[in-house]
Amino acid sequence: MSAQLGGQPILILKEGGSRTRGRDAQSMNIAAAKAVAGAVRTTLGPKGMDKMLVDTIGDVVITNDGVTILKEMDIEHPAAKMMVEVAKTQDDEVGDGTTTAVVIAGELLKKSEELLEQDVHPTVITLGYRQAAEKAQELLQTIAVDVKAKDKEILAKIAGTAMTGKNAEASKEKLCDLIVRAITLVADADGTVDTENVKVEKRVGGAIEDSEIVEGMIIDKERVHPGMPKTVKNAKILLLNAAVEYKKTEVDAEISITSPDQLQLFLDEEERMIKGIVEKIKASGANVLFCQKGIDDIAQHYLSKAGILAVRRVKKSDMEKLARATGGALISSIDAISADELGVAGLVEERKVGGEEMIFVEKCKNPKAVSIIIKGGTEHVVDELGRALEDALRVVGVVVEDKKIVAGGGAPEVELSLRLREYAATQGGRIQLAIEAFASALEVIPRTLAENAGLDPIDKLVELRAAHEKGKKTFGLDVFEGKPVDMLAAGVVEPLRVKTQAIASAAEAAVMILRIDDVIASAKSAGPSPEEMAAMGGAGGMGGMPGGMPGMM
Ligand SMILES: Nc1ncnc2c1ncn2[C@@H]1O[C@H](COP(=O)(O)OP(=O)(O)O)[C@@H](O)[C@H]1O
Ligand SMILES: [Mg+2]
Repeated sequence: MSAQLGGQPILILKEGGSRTRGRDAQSMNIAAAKAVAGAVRTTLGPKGMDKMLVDTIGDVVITNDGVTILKEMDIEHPAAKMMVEVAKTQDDEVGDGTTTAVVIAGELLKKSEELLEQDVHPTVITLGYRQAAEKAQELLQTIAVDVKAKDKEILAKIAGTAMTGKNAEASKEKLCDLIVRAITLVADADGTVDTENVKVEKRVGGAIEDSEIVEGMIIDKERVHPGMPKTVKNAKILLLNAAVEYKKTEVDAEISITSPDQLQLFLDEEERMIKGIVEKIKASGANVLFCQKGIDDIAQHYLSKAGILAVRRVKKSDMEKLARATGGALISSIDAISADELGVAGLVEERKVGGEEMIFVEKCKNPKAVSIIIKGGTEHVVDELGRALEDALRVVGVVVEDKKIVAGGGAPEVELSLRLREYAATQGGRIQLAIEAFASALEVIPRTLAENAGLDPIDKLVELRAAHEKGKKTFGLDVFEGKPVDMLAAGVVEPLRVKTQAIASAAEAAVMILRIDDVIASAKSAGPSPEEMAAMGGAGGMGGMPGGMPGMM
């Protein structure tokens, strides 16, 4: 790239760099983003297909989950990476709707291409898209249905919708019940839900039906000493974040021992001290000890003699959950051990699950952290089930927090599309075209649901539109019967937040990509990260064409 000054070219980029401008840059970015949307499109909905992803060392992931697919694909193109970010944001904020968000973003860009061809300036398009996105948020609030946080029936339906098409059909009812029980238990008094407090343990072996909830925690560890009890009823649990071992001197001191008597004295002192610690633990009334640090041999011996079930090197996150499950406090020094900081559980037991010893802390009173063990025939099944379960836990948590839902099956998208067209008509000029484009882009969801179910997308869209024009706001596509039905009545429901977030981030990504009219790539770099691109106000990137990315899956 060079400029001219008095016939003398001035080079401003290092040799080997490249630059693409104007329409070329736009088409390139749009093509890349569309390729990403195309890659996940066929997985949308209950009849969506799965992807088999094979990484460089041959590991296989089989999934239907948008964000997992995009994370596993090694995407290089900077505009394509921005689409991956859309999926990640959706996953972080709501935990579901990742495919929806990416597919909408792709369609917004596809529609913008048509406008660009008609010489509508990108600035007008982005302005129209922003305005439409804002209006869509407003409209969504009016479409939303209020529910009660304790309405278990609705919560189970939310979980069920999130799990359709994810290989969990056979045991869906059972799993939905586990999910709803887990979330209602861990919900805080102020109505917030942190799904981190539901620990999901996966085990290969058995059937999905054998999955269970433990009202308490499962810790993937075993007792430190075989002489300890395997079962403790009415457990009083000490959660200790300090090592149960002889305290080594802080300074680098050398202890010189000159006679066997002195050595014996030294060892006796060590033993006496550890015995003291164990006595202190016993005196507190604790009969179970979870230690975040180590427990040395001598301590193990004395703890076992005292009949205490002890586990060492428990993960910090598990310690925190144990505290929430048992109502105990995390104690950070031996001196601070006291009876009233102990947690309680009806039963603590070491049991074998799928050939591995695990510690079950169960029958907790009002546990604020719980565990779900999911089982399945093979690792792939268990992994995909785990992802479906995580999604479902998140959406149920979101509904407990927000208490607002919408119908599924494309119902809100059709309704929004209709209302946005009406809104566009009230806006004059070319911006109207952009708002209309936004409106029809949203219809990609019902269209894709139809397509993936082997139905005629145009016919189905026409039927859906007709229903909505008659005021049937909650009518979506029943992909099994192939006709519009009231999704609310059919129990296909999603959290409102899935839609507000999907539309907001899809619009944002589309606008960001549309604003780029200059892609300057330096010679070596693989292009800036999407974050850097955002910081730069949208410029930057590398010249790889979308054909080079795995968009043709
Ligand atoms: N039983 C059903 N009938 C029709 N549509 C459904 C049904 N269950 C889920 N859907 C729709 O499928 C879409 C979600 O598909 P999914 O593959 O889970 O993608 P995402 O990653 O966007 O959640 C939503 O539009 C949802 O309403
Ligand atoms: Mg989903």
